[in-house]
Amino acid sequence: MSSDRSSTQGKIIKCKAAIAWSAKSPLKFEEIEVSPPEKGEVRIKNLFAALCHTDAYTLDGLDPEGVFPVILGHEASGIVESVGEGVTSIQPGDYVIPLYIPQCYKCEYCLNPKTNLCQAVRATQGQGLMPDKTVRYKCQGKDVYHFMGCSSFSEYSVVLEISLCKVDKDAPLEKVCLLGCGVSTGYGAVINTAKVEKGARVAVFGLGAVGLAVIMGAKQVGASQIVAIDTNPEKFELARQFGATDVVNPKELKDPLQQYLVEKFDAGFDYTFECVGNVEVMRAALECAHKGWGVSIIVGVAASGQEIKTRPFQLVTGRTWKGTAFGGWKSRDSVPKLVQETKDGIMNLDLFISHKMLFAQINEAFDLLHAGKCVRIVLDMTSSEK
Ligand SMILES: NC(=O)C1=CN([C@@H]2O[C@H](COP(=O)(O)OP(=O)(O)OC[C@H]3O[C@@H](n4cnc5c(N)ncnc54)[C@H](O)[C@@H]3O)[C@@H](O)[C@H]2O)C=CC1
Ligand SMILES: N[C@@H](CCC(=O)N[C@@H](CSC=O)C(=O)NCC(=O)O)C(=O)O
Ligand SMILES: [Zn+2]
Ligand SMILES: [Zn+2]
Repeated sequence: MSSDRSSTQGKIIKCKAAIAWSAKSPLKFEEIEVSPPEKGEVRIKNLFAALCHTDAYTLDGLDPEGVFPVILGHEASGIVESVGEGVTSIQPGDYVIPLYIPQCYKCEYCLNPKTNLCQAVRATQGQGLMPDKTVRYKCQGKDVYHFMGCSSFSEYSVVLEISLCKVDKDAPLEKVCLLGCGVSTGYGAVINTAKVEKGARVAVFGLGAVGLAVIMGAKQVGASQIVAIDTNPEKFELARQFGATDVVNPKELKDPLQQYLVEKFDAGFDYTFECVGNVEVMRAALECAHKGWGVSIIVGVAASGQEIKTRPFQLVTGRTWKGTAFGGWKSRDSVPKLVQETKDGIMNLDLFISHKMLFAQINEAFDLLHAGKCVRIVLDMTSSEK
């Protein structure tokens, strides 16, 4: 790393990135130019990156904030190549995980223990820009937008210091990349957002990495029943391995899903989690929460224009509707602790990794995700060097 560092610091790096030129078209593997990091910024070499459903959702043109051309990806691990002016907490050679929700420790949100939604750079990040309203990527002479402050589907990316978590040198980078989004989100939804207690009865809708991480968390805190719901029965075996006690395929039911669940499972659940991104499923999840005290957490991200609805009576009669982003974790404080839980064997990230592929295979990886044939696919981002 040292020769790499001295030869590239302060210079433009030319490297490979997967560019989404427009919505709904395959990514193109292109040579891009990555500018050196400016004040408060860090340039990282991405080593591993996984696909999250939110990348597919954005590529499919479903995100109201989606801008193109863009470099997607936000679940990664890497090594710091160089740092910009004023960066003090991170240095070249450090191992890092990019964080799509930063933690600046200064904004009103960071100072409030009730939220993890640091707003320091939210406006420009949502526009695909750095805080100075410019970008650090160029391809064929054109500006390319950042994504969720991470843009991990590139050999190198520029990320803010406040959007990076430094991890121990002995951390398994090929696994802990998953802590950048899906696993942390589902796990945190249980621990931080719902605060599920021992003995609680739980329903989980959607058995991708996010839903499976909800099951993992629910099992860990001692939930007495965990009902796993998915329209793809191929997901059930893994859900059981994580701790699901029952599985339900809505496609096999005659009655509406919520009616079936309330009748079959003792008038409904203490906690329900929507991990699909479908507003009809969100309604079902709310309506099968137990009368009087049931809490339903929206984790899934619904498409532009979609809205949730239910009869207000559902809330009048004691159900609570909540949501979570990144599982409520204050990112830079929490991700190192989740890395430690991985090293201590409390969390088994291997179970979430269904495929290991090369960066160049990224379009095949998106095809598998769209076909529901994977949980998490981890890309080796250095594969084009080999
Ligand atoms: N709030 C947050 O901070 C985060 C939200 N997300 C969102 O969470 C959701 C899940 O993400 P992943 O696990 O990566 O997705 P995934 O695509 O791996 O899994 C989704 C699962 O939902 C199932 N499904 C689809 N339609 C269904 C239906 N009608 N009923 C029941 N199951 C159904 C699929 O078969 C699949 O198993 C996505 O909407 C994603 O955008 C992801 C990460 C963080
Ligand atoms: N940009 C979208 C919504 C996208 C969204 O909700 N993102 C989640 C994380 S999904 C990760 O895989 C999130 O944390 N949202 C909080 C935020 O501040 O973006 C839209 O405009 O609807
Ligand atoms: Zn994600
Ligand atoms: Zn902040």
